[in-house]
Amino acid sequence: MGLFNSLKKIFTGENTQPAVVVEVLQPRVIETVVTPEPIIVETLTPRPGLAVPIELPVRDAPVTAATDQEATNPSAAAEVTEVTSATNLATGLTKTRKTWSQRWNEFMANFRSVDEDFFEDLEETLIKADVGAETAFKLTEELRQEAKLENAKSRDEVSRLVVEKLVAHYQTQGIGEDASMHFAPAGPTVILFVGVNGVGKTTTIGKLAARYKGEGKKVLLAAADTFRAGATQQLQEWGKRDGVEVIAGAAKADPASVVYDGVRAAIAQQADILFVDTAGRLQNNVNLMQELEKMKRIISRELPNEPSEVLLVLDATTGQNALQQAKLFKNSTDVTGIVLTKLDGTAKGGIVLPIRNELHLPVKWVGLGEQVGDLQPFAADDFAKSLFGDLLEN
Ligand SMILES: Nc1nc2c(ncn2[C@@H]2O[C@H](COP(=O)(O)OP(=O)(O)OP(=O)(O)O)[C@@H](O)[C@H]2O)c(=O)[nH]1
Repeated sequence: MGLFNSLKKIFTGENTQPAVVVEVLQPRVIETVVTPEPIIVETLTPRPGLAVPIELPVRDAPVTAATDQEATNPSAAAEVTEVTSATNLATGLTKTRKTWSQRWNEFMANFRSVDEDFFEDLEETLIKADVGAETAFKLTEELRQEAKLENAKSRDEVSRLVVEKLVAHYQTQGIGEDASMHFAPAGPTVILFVGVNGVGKTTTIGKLAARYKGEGKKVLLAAADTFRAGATQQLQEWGKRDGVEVIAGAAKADPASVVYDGVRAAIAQQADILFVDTAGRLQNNVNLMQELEKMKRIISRELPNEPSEVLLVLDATTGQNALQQAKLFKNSTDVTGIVLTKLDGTAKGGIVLPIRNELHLPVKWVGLGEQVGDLQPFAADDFAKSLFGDLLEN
């Protein structure tokens, strides 16, 4: 609140905040006998738990930039809800696929014979392709046995064997894990998004809100990242674009209070889904992890019988680092699924395998770009085909 508004509220008696009287202490060296008047300072502490409507200027739209028309005409922005120009998996995975092919062709160009050197080099190539050390070791071991069994000796035979094995691993690992989203038959389902800074939590919420709204569900968003200046505004912009309401708190309000307001609003409005955007947090920050637990307690207290999800958002461009984050988050909170973002901007798409193979966490969604339609439900079979398409054709 600006100084002018603060003074105006004091003079017009609108101020509902309690006033604090601050006594100004005088240093001893001052010899004047004039006793200073006490200064009345308005307390600016926000009341936690109070959801306040926030009027936001439209600026710096994070993803599909709003046009001038949208900025002045909210209904024009709402029309953009329609999920258009979706990047498909094959296009989104272009970089990963090309890098895989290139590495594989380079590797096979040096092929001499199926011996121990070959398997050692293969293991190294797989590690470089982000399948994870544990998985690379396991795959190589299996291939050693299969090459023997099938008596594969020529370059083509071995290449086919390895590629088929890789495809099978990408297709089958994770079976038995539940990659679907769980919704309450009646009443709201709360979906909490967690992850480190900048991984794409807000963007994913914006994309999912549009998708589910398009399917006829009533969606609400809660801006529980009250920590980063601009985070609420970013979600508000998505809310405007998607035509869904955003429940927000005052700056620095307790995030749990925003979650509470969001859940109450979702119940009152008979919403189907409440997406909760949380502040970027490191899994080893004890305070922030406790804050997360508090949010979860509120959700299960207010909606004890409804399913809720905690989706961990990981940035695929960070490769092995993303895997590390997932391990640590999994140890400190109940993650129900993974959203792997920015697959379009990386050659590290192979990371899907160790996430499922070593962590046994289902990848539920993959982010393939910044546009509203650039999000796909993860399907192992399609993923494997998109990833190894070039190699399968050879
Ligand atoms: N290329 C690409 N960019 C993405 C994708 N998802 C998100 N981004 C971009 O990544 C940047 C960060 O996204 P945000 O949604 O703000 O990330 P966040 O996790 O909410 O960030 P914090 O609020 O700081 O924790 C933005 O520029 C997004 O447009 C994706 O799938 N592909």
